[in-house]
Formats: sequence, C-alpha cells, structure tokens
Amino acid sequence: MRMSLLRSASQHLRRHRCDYSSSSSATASPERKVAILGAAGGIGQPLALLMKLNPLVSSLSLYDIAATPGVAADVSHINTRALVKGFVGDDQLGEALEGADLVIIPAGVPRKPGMTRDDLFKINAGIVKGLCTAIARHCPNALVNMISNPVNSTVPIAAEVFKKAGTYDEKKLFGVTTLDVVRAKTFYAGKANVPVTGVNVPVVGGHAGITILPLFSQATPASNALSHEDLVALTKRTQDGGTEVVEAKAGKGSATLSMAYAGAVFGDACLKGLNGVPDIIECSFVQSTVTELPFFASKVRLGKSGVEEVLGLGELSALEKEGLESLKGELLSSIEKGVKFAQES
Ligand SMILES: NC(=O)C1=CN([C@@H]2O[C@H](COP(=O)(O)OP(=O)(O)OC[C@H]3O[C@@H](n4cnc5c(N)ncnc54)[C@H](O)[C@@H]3O)[C@@H](O)[C@H]2O)C=CC1
Ligand SMILES: O=C([O-])CC(=O)C(=O)O
Repeated sequence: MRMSLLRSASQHLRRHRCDYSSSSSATASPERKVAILGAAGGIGQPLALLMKLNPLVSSLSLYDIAATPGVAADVSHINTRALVKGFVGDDQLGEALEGADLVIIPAGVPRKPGMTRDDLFKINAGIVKGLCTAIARHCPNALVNMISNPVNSTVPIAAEVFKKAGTYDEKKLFGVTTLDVVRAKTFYAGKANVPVTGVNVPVVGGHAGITILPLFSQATPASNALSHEDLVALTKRTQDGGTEVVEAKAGKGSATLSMAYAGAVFGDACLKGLNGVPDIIECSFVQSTVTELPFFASKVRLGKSGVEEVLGLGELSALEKEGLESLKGELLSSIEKGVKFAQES
C-alpha cells in the first residue's frame, strides 16, 4: 500500500514537471539559494516545506516579520539537501536575501469574503515595495516570483522599484499565475472526464477575475464533449477559483495549500531553467509585447537568465477573443495603478 502510494505520487510529480528525480541529482546540481519572504504565513509555511523537498535547492532562507525561527527550525529537521535558516524582522532581511538565486514573495494580507484582490492594494503595495527595495540592494540578480496580491499591480510595482534602483531586468520578474493553470487543469479534467494528470491548459491575461483567461480551445488532450455552455462555465469557475476558496474559508484567508503547490511548481521550473534544463515552459505574468499591455500572462520559456522567450497566444476561439478584449481595460488600469504608486511613493 505504502509503496503504491509513493509510486503514484512520484508519477504525478513527473507529469507535473516537479520531477525531482529526473531534474538532475542532488549532488550534481549547482548550489541554489532560495529565499521565501512571508515564510511564516498560510502560503509561506507549506511552500517552505515543498521547497525543502526540492533537491535543486541547496540553501533555503525563510524570512518573515513574525515567527520565522520556529518555522525554520521545524522545516530544517527534514533530511533533504537544503540547509535552512530563519530570519525575522527588518534588520535580518539583508542577510536573508544575500546571494539568493530565487526570491519567492508570498508576504502580505489575504482576502476576506466580499473583498476583491484590488482591496489588498493599500497594504500589500507598501509591503512589496519595501521587500523589492531590499532585493535590489542585496540580490539584484535573483529571479523574483511575486505571489502577493494584487499580482496585476504588485508586479508593475516591483518593476518600478527595480528601475529606480537601476537593477531592473525584465527577464527576472514573474507574477505567479500557476494556480490559475492548476485550477483550469483540474476543472477541465473533471468536465471533460479525462485523467487530470495528462491535462494541460494555458491561462493568459492577469490574475484577478475576468483578467484570468483560460484557453480551453488549446487544452490537451482536446475534448469534443464540451458544449459552449460548458466552456463558459469552466472559464467562469477558473476566474472565480480564488473567490470560491475565500468564501469556503469564511474569513480565515484565501488559498494557501493549492497556492503553495502552485508556487513550488513554478519555483521548481525557474530553478530548472537556471540550471539549463531545456524546454521548461510555464504561464506567468511578465513584461510582454504579446498584446499592447506592458505586462501580460502567457506561456514563457524559462532559461539560464530567467525568461528566455515570451510565447504568443496561438489561435483563440471566438469566446477567448471576446474575453481577451474585455480584460484589457481592467488589466491596464491595475498595471497603471501599480506604476503610479511606485513612482509617487
Ligand atoms: N498569486 C496567487 O495566485 C495567490 C496569491 N495569494 C496572495 O498571497 C499573499 C499571502 O497570502 P497568505 O499566505 O494566505 O497570507 P498570511 O497572512 O497567512 O501570510 C502572510 C505572511 O506575510 C508576512 N508579512 C507581512 N508583511 C511582511 C513583510 N513586510 N515582510 C515579510 N513578511 C511579511 C506575515 O507576517 C504573514 O506571515 C496574499 O496577498 C494573497 O492574496 C494567495 C493565493 C494565491
Ligand atoms: O483569491 C485570492 O484572494 C487569492 C488568490 O489570488 C487565488 O486564490 O487565486
């Protein structure tokens, strides 16, 4: 029983790119330091656990403004490669970041029922700005995976902070939209009645409401079983996935475990790219010329310096073309709000 559980878990990870066994052996892979900022939170803790299980990580730096030594002590006892250190408070942030190859940011407040992601802007914009200022100073060459919401604004804030500091490299800044892909795969597999492990669905646009645009016309394996109404319902469920969790948690936060999984998948992909593993492709919200918007989520090829190539949208269905046009206004205003905040504060 135990062996078959382990076998099926490892098959799952292989299909989902978190293929730790084939990514290169722990001893052969280069030293990689990963820092998690907000490591004591709902996402931070399980994400710290998952990154501790990733043999590509040689050093894991867990930073928060609260309670990190406990989380770090706990995770550090797991007998895997990464050496874990905990850091707490402003004066330890520099040390937490020094030499990091990848910084993952789930710091900030989550939604409660009735709130939009944009309602988090007031608090999270300042948090992200402060953390990115420190990244520019202490590890300007690190890849940055932004989880903190509203991603449609926090990524442009990070870009502006890095520009001001003279360290901006558009190849190294990513808004993490992997959870949208994770949800689209799960919901599509359920509706199309196909095994979820083989499913892929690109999700483009941004990471809030209608700006989340799953491209089910490009889903693999393709399904003829889905009606127009099914596709409309699948699109809406993917767009509202975060709200579904916020409402189910009824005031106790938003998605944490599925987000930690998604963050670990995306972080692993970034590390594989840095290590020169070919053909690593994930969706992410990045600086883009795919549309007229300055930032946009689409498939990107990851490489040794971050984004190697931003891939185009491919052919869209009529429903998706309509979705693309209707998301642009909201996405642009969220981007502009982030830029304005960073330039004026
Ligand atoms: N991109 C995505 O798909 C998703 C994004 N999120 C977002 O992730 C963020 C975190 O969510 P949770 O972990 O559930 O929240 P949480 O409240 O459980 O944890 C946040 C952590 O950040 C820490 N923190 C606050 N200010 C900090 C600072 N200046 N430096 C370092 N740490 C700081 C807090 O002490 C806390 O431990 C939220 O903004 C949420 O909306 C959540 C789910 C999905
Ligand atoms: O909905 C939220 O507030 C958290 C989030 O971004 C998600 O779960 O996609």
